[in-house]
Amino acid sequence: MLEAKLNHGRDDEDPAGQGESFDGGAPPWAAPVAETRIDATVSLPGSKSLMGRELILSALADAPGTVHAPLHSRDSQLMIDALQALGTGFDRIEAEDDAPEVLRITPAEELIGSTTIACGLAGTVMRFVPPVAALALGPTAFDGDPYARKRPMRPVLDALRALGADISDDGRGALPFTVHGTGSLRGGRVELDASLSSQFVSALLLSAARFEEGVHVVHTGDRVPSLPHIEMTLEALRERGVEADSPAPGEWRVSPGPIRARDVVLEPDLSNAAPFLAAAIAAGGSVTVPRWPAATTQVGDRLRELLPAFGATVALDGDRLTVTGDGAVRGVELHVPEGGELAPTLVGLAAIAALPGAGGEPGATSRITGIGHIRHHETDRIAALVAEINGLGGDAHELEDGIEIRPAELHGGTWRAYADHRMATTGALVGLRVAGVQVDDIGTTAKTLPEFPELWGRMLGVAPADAAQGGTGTPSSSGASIGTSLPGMLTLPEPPDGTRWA
Ligand SMILES: O=C(O)C1=C[C@@H](OP(=O)(O)O)[C@@H](O)[C@H](O)C1
Ligand SMILES: C=C(OP(=O)(O)O)C(=O)O
Repeated sequence: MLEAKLNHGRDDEDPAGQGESFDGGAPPWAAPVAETRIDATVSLPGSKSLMGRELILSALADAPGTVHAPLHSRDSQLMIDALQALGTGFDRIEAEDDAPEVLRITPAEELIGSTTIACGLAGTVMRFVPPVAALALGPTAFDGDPYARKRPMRPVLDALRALGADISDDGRGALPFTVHGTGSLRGGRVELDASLSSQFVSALLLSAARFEEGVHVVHTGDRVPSLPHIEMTLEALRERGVEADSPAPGEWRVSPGPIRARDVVLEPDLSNAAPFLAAAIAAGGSVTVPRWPAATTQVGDRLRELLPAFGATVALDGDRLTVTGDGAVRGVELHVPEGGELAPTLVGLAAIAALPGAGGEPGATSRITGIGHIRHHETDRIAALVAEINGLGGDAHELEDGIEIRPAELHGGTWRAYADHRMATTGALVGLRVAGVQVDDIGTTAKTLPEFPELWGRMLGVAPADAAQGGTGTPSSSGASIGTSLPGMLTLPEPPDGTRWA
């Protein structure tokens, strides 16, 4: 039932030795309440999705390349470890003066398997790396966190087999499995159903320039979620001189050919900007995110159209995006199949809009739909969001492809993160307006943003030491400027258990 569907993140079994709980037994994190308006600038580290793509493409490129201001997070480290295990070289070039850190990636002369890859809970690692392993010589065994074994893989595995790969698994269409690489892959036309995840498509496209015949992917299902992420993949390929396009809706093609080496400056993670920008709406006040790209394939850019629905004002001034709220939070009707990654934040805002008085009496009803696929993310996010909102006294309901939140007062209590970074940040968001919210595992934000507790605390004017432990609920100042002046160069906290930074 509900409990069985969710990721409790603390299974005794730990096949990949990664561990899922990041709190190391730490006490729950007391989410700070916003008692004054927020006025903060928050500098965010690099995009998880862009980092993953650039690492894969750099590993498959025709010469060494670099990533400037690389992301330091669990998912990016798992990707580096995976590609390193297959023979890719990684060197960190120490930053001089104010220059951002640089990661140099040297492609292997020949990719070699005969290794084991730990995917953690990273969808991008478990989906994007198997095609690379098919190009390596020798067997590569994949496994991940206990809950990772429940995330769907079958469409990728079956498609790779149809393209010529030899893969052994236990028949469940999930981790663990072994890719028996031969050093090359035929490629060609393949049908797959990507209705559970766009990552199935991106996985094939990313390596396809190195397949003998490239790839032509034809989607057979009725919908594809997270389309901007597929566009991100095509664009990343084109930036490296690869012919990549979508000849018809639900079809994507990559021609065989060299993948050019590049020097890439990583954009900040706009999906991770979501809870911070939403905080300005929840608490009232303004939050500015610098280095907002003028043009991007990141779905987080859609926040500029989505957040005004809650009553916010959004202004892009040069490369600074500012969201301003007046403390009133309106209910919404949003259909966001492209933005599953943003959905937990949107649902958190909707839970605040439902509070009597938040946008007016008696609180507003909201429906957020088109997000059925987020049941297959780090946990069943629909079930988890409903369970945690209702656990605080809310009136949230699962829809087949979304969530409805009806008016209800919320009280304090434990907000479970289910080893899901976006569940943890949504708990923090709700806690801005609901006293006594305790997030059980804030450390799980290390998946993509280990600095989250520190940045959140500083946004609220809570001293960093308090922020790491949870706030006191008493913001001490406004006008905070958060992050260093160097994008992606924040001081990292101690790595959580089972994680190491390169
Ligand atoms: O390609 C990517 O980098 C991603 C694609 C999306 O996956 P789904 O299509 O499974 O939603 C997104 O939610 C995930 O966080 C990252
Ligand atoms: C769905 C997500 O992650 P993953 O890449 O593990 O699928 C996410 O970051 O919201």
